[in-house]
Amino acid sequence: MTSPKDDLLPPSYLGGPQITGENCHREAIHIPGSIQPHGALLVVRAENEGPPHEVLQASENLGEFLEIGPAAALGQPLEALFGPQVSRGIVQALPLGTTDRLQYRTTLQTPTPLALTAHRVEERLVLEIEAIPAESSEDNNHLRNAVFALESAQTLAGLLETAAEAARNLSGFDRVMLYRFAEDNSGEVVAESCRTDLAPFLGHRFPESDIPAQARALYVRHALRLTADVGAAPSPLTPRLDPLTQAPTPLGGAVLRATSPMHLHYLRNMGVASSLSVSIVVDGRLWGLISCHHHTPRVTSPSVRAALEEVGRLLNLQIQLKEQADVAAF
Ligand SMILES: C=CC1=C(C)/C(=C/C2=[NH+]C(=C\c3[nH]c(/C=C4\NC(=O)[C@@H](C)\C4=C/C)c(C)c3CCC(=O)O)/C(CCC(=O)O)=C2C)NC1=O
Repeated sequence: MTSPKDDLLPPSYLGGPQITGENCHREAIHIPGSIQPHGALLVVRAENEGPPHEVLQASENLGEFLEIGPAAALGQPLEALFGPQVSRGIVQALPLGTTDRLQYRTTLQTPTPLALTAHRVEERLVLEIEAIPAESSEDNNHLRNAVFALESAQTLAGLLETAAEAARNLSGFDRVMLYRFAEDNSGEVVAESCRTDLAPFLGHRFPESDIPAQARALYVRHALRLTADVGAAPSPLTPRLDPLTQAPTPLGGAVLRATSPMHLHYLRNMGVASSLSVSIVVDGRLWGLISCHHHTPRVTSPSVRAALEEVGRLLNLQIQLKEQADVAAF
Protein backbone atom coordinates (compact mmCIF):
# COMPACT_ATOMS: atom_id res chain seq x y z
CA MET A 1 0.00 0.00 0.00
CA THR A 2 1.42 3.43 -0.89
CA SER A 3 -0.17 5.05 2.12
CA PRO A 4 1.24 3.01 5.06
CA LYS A 5 -1.46 1.01 6.82
CA ASP A 6 -1.03 3.14 9.98
CA ASP A 7 -2.24 6.11 7.87
CA LEU A 8 -5.57 4.40 7.32
CA LEU A 9 -8.55 4.99 9.60
CA PRO A 10 -10.18 2.04 11.41
CA PRO A 11 -13.44 0.95 9.77
CA SER A 12 -16.73 2.06 11.33
CA TYR A 13 -17.36 -1.42 12.82
CA LEU A 14 -14.15 -0.92 14.80
CA GLY A 15 -15.20 2.50 16.00
CA GLY A 16 -13.60 4.44 13.15
CA PRO A 17 -14.93 7.86 12.12
CA GLN A 18 -17.42 8.44 9.33
CA ILE A 19 -15.64 8.66 5.98
CA THR A 20 -16.07 12.07 4.33
CA GLY A 21 -14.69 13.90 1.31
CA GLU A 22 -11.87 15.14 3.53
CA ASN A 23 -10.65 11.81 4.96
CA CYS A 24 -11.61 9.34 2.23
CA HIS A 25 -7.98 8.96 1.17
CA ARG A 26 -7.57 7.22 4.56
CA GLU A 27 -10.48 4.80 4.21
CA ALA A 28 -9.36 1.21 4.82
CA ILE A 29 -11.15 -0.14 1.74
CA HIS A 30 -9.46 -3.56 2.02
CA ILE A 31 -11.21 -4.44 5.31
CA PRO A 32 -14.89 -3.55 4.83
CA GLY A 33 -15.94 -6.59 6.92
CA SER A 34 -18.69 -7.28 4.39
CA ILE A 35 -19.19 -8.41 0.81
CA GLN A 36 -21.43 -7.66 -2.13
CA PRO A 37 -24.48 -9.95 -1.90
CA HIS A 38 -24.32 -11.50 -5.39
CA GLY A 39 -22.03 -14.17 -3.93
CA ALA A 40 -21.02 -15.66 -0.57
CA LEU A 41 -17.64 -15.77 1.18
CA LEU A 42 -15.94 -18.03 3.71
CA VAL A 43 -12.69 -17.52 5.62
CA VAL A 44 -11.00 -20.82 6.44
CA ARG A 45 -8.11 -21.58 8.79
CA ALA A 46 -5.31 -22.93 6.59
CA GLU A 47 -2.32 -24.50 8.24
CA ASN A 48 -0.61 -27.32 6.44
CA GLU A 49 -0.23 -29.22 9.67
CA GLY A 50 -2.37 -29.38 12.78
CA PRO A 51 -6.12 -28.83 12.93
CA PRO A 52 -8.32 -29.35 9.85
CA HIS A 53 -9.10 -26.42 7.62
CA GLU A 54 -12.05 -25.15 9.62
CA VAL A 55 -14.43 -22.30 8.73
CA LEU A 56 -13.69 -19.22 10.88
CA GLN A 57 -15.95 -16.62 9.24
CA ALA A 58 -18.86 -16.72 6.80
CA SER A 59 -20.93 -14.08 5.03
CA GLU A 60 -24.44 -13.85 6.48
CA ASN A 61 -25.98 -14.70 3.08
CA LEU A 62 -24.20 -18.10 2.85
CA GLY A 63 -27.51 -20.01 3.06
CA GLU A 64 -28.61 -18.44 -0.25
CA PHE A 65 -25.83 -20.33 -2.04
CA LEU A 66 -25.08 -23.47 0.01
CA GLU A 67 -27.48 -25.74 1.88
CA ILE A 68 -25.94 -24.56 5.14
CA GLY A 69 -26.22 -21.21 6.88
CA PRO A 70 -23.33 -19.26 8.42
CA ALA A 71 -23.92 -20.39 12.05
CA ALA A 72 -23.89 -24.08 11.07
CA ALA A 73 -20.85 -23.59 8.81
CA LEU A 74 -18.63 -22.02 11.50
CA GLY A 75 -16.16 -24.55 12.90
CA GLN A 76 -16.89 -27.08 10.15
CA PRO A 77 -13.87 -28.50 8.29
CA LEU A 78 -13.57 -27.51 4.62
CA GLU A 79 -14.15 -31.15 3.66
CA ALA A 80 -17.55 -31.21 5.36
CA LEU A 81 -18.75 -28.37 3.12
CA PHE A 82 -17.11 -29.22 -0.21
CA GLY A 83 -15.99 -32.86 0.01
CA PRO A 84 -12.43 -34.26 -0.04
CA GLN A 85 -11.65 -33.71 -3.72
CA VAL A 86 -12.52 -30.01 -3.90
CA SER A 87 -10.90 -29.36 -0.49
CA ARG A 88 -7.69 -31.13 -1.50
CA GLY A 89 -7.58 -29.19 -4.76
CA ILE A 90 -7.83 -25.86 -2.94
CA VAL A 91 -5.25 -26.69 -0.25
CA GLN A 92 -2.76 -28.11 -2.78
CA ALA A 93 -3.14 -25.14 -5.14
CA LEU A 94 -2.64 -22.59 -2.37
CA PRO A 95 0.11 -23.81 -0.01
CA LEU A 96 1.43 -21.68 2.88
CA GLY A 97 3.29 -18.68 1.49
CA THR A 98 1.19 -18.33 -1.68
CA THR A 99 0.69 -14.68 -2.60
CA ASP A 100 -2.83 -13.26 -2.19
CA ARG A 101 -2.70 -12.38 -5.90
CA LEU A 102 -2.93 -16.02 -6.98
CA GLN A 103 -6.48 -17.30 -7.41
CA TYR A 104 -7.63 -20.91 -7.74
CA ARG A 105 -11.03 -21.50 -9.34
CA THR A 106 -13.15 -24.64 -9.54
CA THR A 107 -16.80 -25.51 -10.16
CA LEU A 108 -18.98 -26.98 -7.41
CA GLN A 109 -21.25 -29.70 -8.79
CA THR A 110 -24.13 -28.50 -6.62
CA PRO A 111 -27.71 -28.79 -7.96
CA THR A 112 -27.09 -25.45 -9.73
CA PRO A 113 -23.36 -25.32 -10.54
CA LEU A 114 -21.47 -22.71 -8.54
CA ALA A 115 -18.07 -21.13 -9.17
CA LEU A 116 -15.69 -21.31 -6.24
CA THR A 117 -12.71 -18.95 -6.32
CA ALA A 118 -10.09 -19.26 -3.58
CA HIS A 119 -7.04 -17.26 -2.62
CA ARG A 120 -4.74 -17.28 0.37
CA VAL A 121 -4.16 -14.40 2.79
CA GLU A 122 -1.38 -15.31 5.24
CA GLU A 123 -2.70 -18.34 7.19
CA ARG A 124 -6.23 -18.07 5.85
CA LEU A 125 -8.02 -19.23 2.74
CA VAL A 126 -10.70 -16.90 1.39
CA LEU A 127 -13.35 -18.79 -0.59
CA GLU A 128 -15.86 -16.96 -2.79
CA ILE A 129 -18.94 -18.68 -4.15
CA GLU A 130 -20.96 -17.33 -7.09
CA ALA A 131 -23.70 -18.56 -9.39
CA ILE A 132 -22.50 -19.33 -12.91
CA PRO A 133 -24.71 -17.57 -15.49
CA ALA A 134 -25.29 -19.23 -18.85
CA GLU A 135 -22.28 -18.53 -21.05
CA SER A 136 -22.80 -16.85 -24.39
CA SER A 137 -21.14 -18.86 -27.13
CA GLU A 138 -19.67 -15.57 -28.33
CA ASP A 139 -17.48 -15.08 -25.21
CA ASN A 140 -14.57 -17.15 -26.50
CA ASN A 141 -14.80 -15.54 -29.92
CA HIS A 142 -14.75 -12.06 -28.38
CA LEU A 143 -11.59 -12.88 -26.42
CA ARG A 144 -9.88 -14.45 -29.44
CA ASN A 145 -10.78 -11.46 -31.60
CA ALA A 146 -9.56 -9.10 -28.87
CA VAL A 147 -6.18 -10.80 -28.64
CA PHE A 148 -5.59 -10.59 -32.39
CA ALA A 149 -6.80 -6.98 -32.58
CA LEU A 150 -4.61 -5.85 -29.66
CA GLU A 151 -1.54 -7.59 -31.05
CA SER A 152 -1.99 -5.96 -34.45
CA ALA A 153 -2.56 -2.38 -33.21
CA GLN A 154 0.12 -0.16 -34.79
CA THR A 155 0.08 2.86 -32.46
CA LEU A 156 -0.53 3.47 -28.75
CA ALA A 157 -3.71 5.44 -29.56
CA GLY A 158 -4.92 2.61 -31.82
CA LEU A 159 -4.11 0.05 -29.13
CA LEU A 160 -6.15 1.91 -26.50
CA GLU A 161 -9.14 2.38 -28.81
CA THR A 162 -9.00 -1.32 -29.73
CA ALA A 163 -8.85 -2.26 -26.05
CA ALA A 164 -11.92 -0.14 -25.22
CA GLU A 165 -13.86 -1.76 -28.07
CA ALA A 166 -12.69 -5.27 -27.13
CA ALA A 167 -13.52 -4.84 -23.44
CA ARG A 168 -16.99 -3.54 -24.38
CA ASN A 169 -17.62 -6.51 -26.69
CA LEU A 170 -16.48 -8.89 -23.95
CA SER A 171 -18.27 -7.25 -21.03
CA GLY A 172 -21.43 -5.84 -22.65
CA PHE A 173 -21.15 -2.72 -20.46
CA ASP A 174 -22.80 0.49 -21.66
CA ARG A 175 -19.53 2.40 -21.52
CA VAL A 176 -15.88 1.33 -21.45
CA MET A 177 -13.10 3.85 -21.00
CA LEU A 178 -9.33 3.70 -20.99
CA TYR A 179 -8.36 5.90 -18.07
CA ARG A 180 -4.70 7.01 -18.01
CA PHE A 181 -2.95 8.40 -14.91
CA ALA A 182 -0.72 11.48 -15.22
CA GLU A 183 2.47 11.95 -13.18
CA ASP A 184 0.41 13.71 -10.45
CA ASN A 185 -2.06 10.76 -10.40
CA SER A 186 -4.84 12.84 -11.87
CA GLY A 187 -6.37 11.06 -14.84
CA GLU A 188 -7.76 11.42 -18.34
CA VAL A 189 -10.11 9.35 -20.46
CA VAL A 190 -7.85 8.60 -23.45
CA ALA A 191 -10.06 6.10 -25.30
CA GLU A 192 -13.73 5.11 -25.07
CA SER A 193 -16.37 2.83 -26.50
CA CYS A 194 -19.89 3.68 -25.38
CA ARG A 195 -23.55 3.43 -26.30
CA THR A 196 -24.32 6.00 -28.99
CA ASP A 197 -27.02 7.66 -26.87
CA LEU A 198 -24.54 8.44 -24.04
CA ALA A 199 -22.51 11.66 -23.83
CA PRO A 200 -18.85 10.72 -24.33
CA PHE A 201 -16.28 11.19 -21.53
CA LEU A 202 -13.37 11.07 -23.99
CA GLY A 203 -10.82 13.75 -23.15
CA HIS A 204 -12.32 14.48 -19.71
CA ARG A 205 -9.76 14.89 -16.93
CA PHE A 206 -10.29 13.95 -13.28
CA PRO A 207 -8.46 14.93 -10.07
CA GLU A 208 -6.14 12.60 -8.13
CA SER A 209 -8.73 12.44 -5.33
CA ASP A 210 -11.18 10.54 -7.52
CA ILE A 211 -9.06 7.40 -7.14
CA PRO A 212 -7.16 7.91 -3.88
CA ALA A 213 -3.73 6.50 -3.04
CA GLN A 214 -4.87 3.48 -1.03
CA ALA A 215 -7.18 2.44 -3.89
CA ARG A 216 -4.40 2.86 -6.47
CA ALA A 217 -2.06 0.79 -4.30
CA LEU A 218 -4.67 -1.98 -4.01
CA TYR A 219 -5.20 -1.91 -7.77
CA VAL A 220 -1.51 -2.52 -8.48
CA ARG A 221 -1.79 -5.76 -6.48
CA HIS A 222 -5.18 -6.94 -7.71
CA ALA A 223 -6.13 -6.78 -11.38
CA LEU A 224 -9.91 -6.44 -11.23
CA ARG A 225 -12.62 -4.99 -8.96
CA LEU A 226 -16.30 -4.61 -9.56
CA THR A 227 -19.47 -3.19 -8.08
CA ALA A 228 -22.36 -5.32 -9.35
CA ASP A 229 -25.15 -3.12 -7.94
CA VAL A 230 -24.59 0.25 -6.25
CA GLY A 231 -27.96 -0.18 -4.50
CA ALA A 232 -27.36 -3.65 -3.03
CA ALA A 233 -27.00 -3.93 0.77
CA PRO A 234 -23.66 -5.59 1.66
CA SER A 235 -23.69 -8.91 3.50
CA PRO A 236 -21.55 -8.70 6.68
CA LEU A 237 -19.07 -11.40 7.69
CA THR A 238 -20.01 -13.26 10.87
CA PRO A 239 -18.17 -13.04 13.15
CA ARG A 240 -17.01 -9.68 11.86
CA LEU A 241 -13.42 -10.31 13.03
CA ASP A 242 -11.24 -13.39 12.60
CA PRO A 243 -11.89 -15.19 15.95
CA LEU A 244 -8.24 -16.31 16.26
CA THR A 245 -6.64 -12.93 15.58
CA GLN A 246 -9.51 -10.61 16.58
CA ALA A 247 -8.56 -8.62 13.47
CA PRO A 248 -10.47 -7.98 10.23
CA THR A 249 -9.68 -10.36 7.37
CA PRO A 250 -8.08 -8.52 4.43
CA LEU A 251 -10.44 -8.74 1.44
CA GLY A 252 -8.33 -6.84 -1.11
CA GLY A 253 -8.02 -9.99 -3.24
CA ALA A 254 -11.73 -10.85 -3.03
CA VAL A 255 -13.89 -9.91 -6.01
CA LEU A 256 -16.90 -9.84 -3.69
CA ARG A 257 -15.28 -7.23 -1.40
CA ALA A 258 -17.86 -4.56 -0.53
CA THR A 259 -17.10 -1.32 -2.40
CA SER A 260 -16.22 1.86 -0.51
CA PRO A 261 -19.46 3.72 0.35
CA MET A 262 -17.74 6.89 -0.80
CA HIS A 263 -17.20 5.39 -4.23
CA LEU A 264 -20.78 4.07 -4.34
CA HIS A 265 -21.92 7.67 -3.76
CA TYR A 266 -19.67 8.80 -6.64
CA LEU A 267 -21.10 6.14 -8.96
CA ARG A 268 -24.71 6.96 -8.03
CA ASN A 269 -24.01 10.65 -8.77
CA MET A 270 -22.81 9.59 -12.23
CA GLY A 271 -26.02 7.58 -12.74
CA VAL A 272 -23.92 4.40 -12.83
CA ALA A 273 -25.49 1.22 -11.36
CA SER A 274 -22.59 -1.18 -11.96
CA SER A 275 -18.87 -0.51 -12.35
CA LEU A 276 -15.89 -2.73 -13.13
CA SER A 277 -12.28 -1.82 -13.66
CA VAL A 278 -9.19 -3.71 -14.74
CA SER A 279 -5.76 -2.43 -13.74
CA ILE A 280 -3.16 -1.58 -16.36
CA VAL A 281 0.22 -1.98 -14.69
CA VAL A 282 3.42 -1.09 -16.57
CA ASP A 283 6.83 -1.49 -14.90
CA GLY A 284 5.10 -2.06 -11.56
CA ARG A 285 3.21 1.27 -11.73
CA LEU A 286 -0.54 1.75 -12.17
CA TRP A 287 -0.48 3.17 -15.71
CA GLY A 288 -4.28 3.34 -15.96
CA LEU A 289 -7.55 1.43 -15.79
CA ILE A 290 -10.02 -0.11 -18.16
CA SER A 291 -13.08 1.49 -16.50
CA CYS A 292 -16.51 0.02 -17.34
CA HIS A 293 -19.94 1.48 -16.46
CA HIS A 294 -23.40 0.05 -16.77
CA HIS A 295 -26.57 1.98 -16.06
CA THR A 296 -28.40 -1.00 -14.61
CA PRO A 297 -27.10 -3.56 -12.07
CA ARG A 298 -24.88 -6.14 -13.75
CA VAL A 299 -23.20 -9.29 -12.39
CA THR A 300 -20.12 -10.06 -14.49
CA SER A 301 -19.46 -13.82 -14.63
CA PRO A 302 -16.11 -15.35 -13.58
CA SER A 303 -15.33 -16.32 -17.19
CA VAL A 304 -15.98 -12.81 -18.56
CA ARG A 305 -13.87 -11.37 -15.71
CA ALA A 306 -11.07 -13.82 -16.61
CA ALA A 307 -11.26 -12.67 -20.25
CA LEU A 308 -11.12 -9.00 -19.20
CA GLU A 309 -8.10 -9.75 -17.02
CA GLU A 310 -6.44 -11.36 -20.05
CA VAL A 311 -7.10 -8.19 -22.07
CA GLY A 312 -5.55 -6.19 -19.23
CA ARG A 313 -2.46 -8.41 -19.16
CA LEU A 314 -2.03 -8.15 -22.90
CA LEU A 315 -2.48 -4.39 -22.71
CA ASN A 316 0.23 -4.17 -20.02
CA LEU A 317 2.69 -5.85 -22.38
CA GLN A 318 1.66 -3.97 -25.53
CA ILE A 319 1.82 -0.56 -23.82
CA GLN A 320 5.27 -1.38 -22.47
CA LEU A 321 6.43 -2.37 -25.98
CA LYS A 322 4.93 0.74 -27.61
CA GLU A 323 6.38 3.07 -24.98
CA GLN A 324 9.81 1.42 -25.41
CA ALA A 325 9.49 1.78 -29.21
CA ASP A 326 8.56 5.46 -28.82
CA VAL A 327 11.64 6.02 -26.64
CA ALA A 328 13.87 4.13 -29.08
CA ALA A 329 12.49 6.24 -31.97
CA PHE A 330 13.89 9.44 -30.42
C1 LIG B 1 -14.74 8.58 -16.13
C2 LIG B 1 -13.95 8.78 -15.08
C3 LIG B 1 -13.98 7.93 -13.92
C4 LIG B 1 -13.33 8.17 -12.75
C5 LIG B 1 -12.46 9.35 -12.43
C6 LIG B 1 -13.61 7.10 -11.86
C7 LIG B 1 -13.13 7.00 -10.55
C8 LIG B 1 -12.92 5.76 -9.87
N1 LIG B 1 -12.85 5.76 -8.53
C9 LIG B 1 -12.57 4.47 -8.15
C10 LIG B 1 -12.41 3.99 -6.83
C11 LIG B 1 -12.49 4.75 -5.64
N2 LIG B 1 -12.73 6.11 -5.46
C12 LIG B 1 -12.72 6.32 -4.12
C13 LIG B 1 -12.88 7.57 -3.41
C14 LIG B 1 -13.33 8.77 -3.93
N3 LIG B 1 -13.73 9.04 -5.21
C15 LIG B 1 -14.07 10.36 -5.32
O1 LIG B 1 -14.48 10.91 -6.35
C16 LIG B 1 -13.86 11.07 -4.04
C17 LIG B 1 -15.16 11.66 -3.61
C18 LIG B 1 -13.38 9.99 -3.17
C19 LIG B 1 -13.02 10.12 -1.84
C20 LIG B 1 -13.05 11.43 -1.12
C21 LIG B 1 -12.46 5.11 -3.43
C22 LIG B 1 -12.38 4.98 -1.93
C23 LIG B 1 -12.33 4.13 -4.37
C24 LIG B 1 -12.05 2.66 -4.13
C25 LIG B 1 -13.35 1.89 -4.32
C26 LIG B 1 -13.13 0.41 -3.94
O2 LIG B 1 -12.35 -0.28 -4.69
O3 LIG B 1 -13.73 -0.02 -2.92
C27 LIG B 1 -12.45 3.64 -9.28
C28 LIG B 1 -12.12 2.15 -9.31
C29 LIG B 1 -13.34 1.34 -8.89
C30 LIG B 1 -14.30 1.16 -10.07
O4 LIG B 1 -13.86 0.60 -11.08
O5 LIG B 1 -15.46 1.60 -9.94
C31 LIG B 1 -12.66 4.45 -10.38
C32 LIG B 1 -12.58 4.00 -11.79
N4 LIG B 1 -14.44 6.22 -12.49
C33 LIG B 1 -14.67 6.70 -13.73
O6 LIG B 1 -15.37 6.13 -14.60
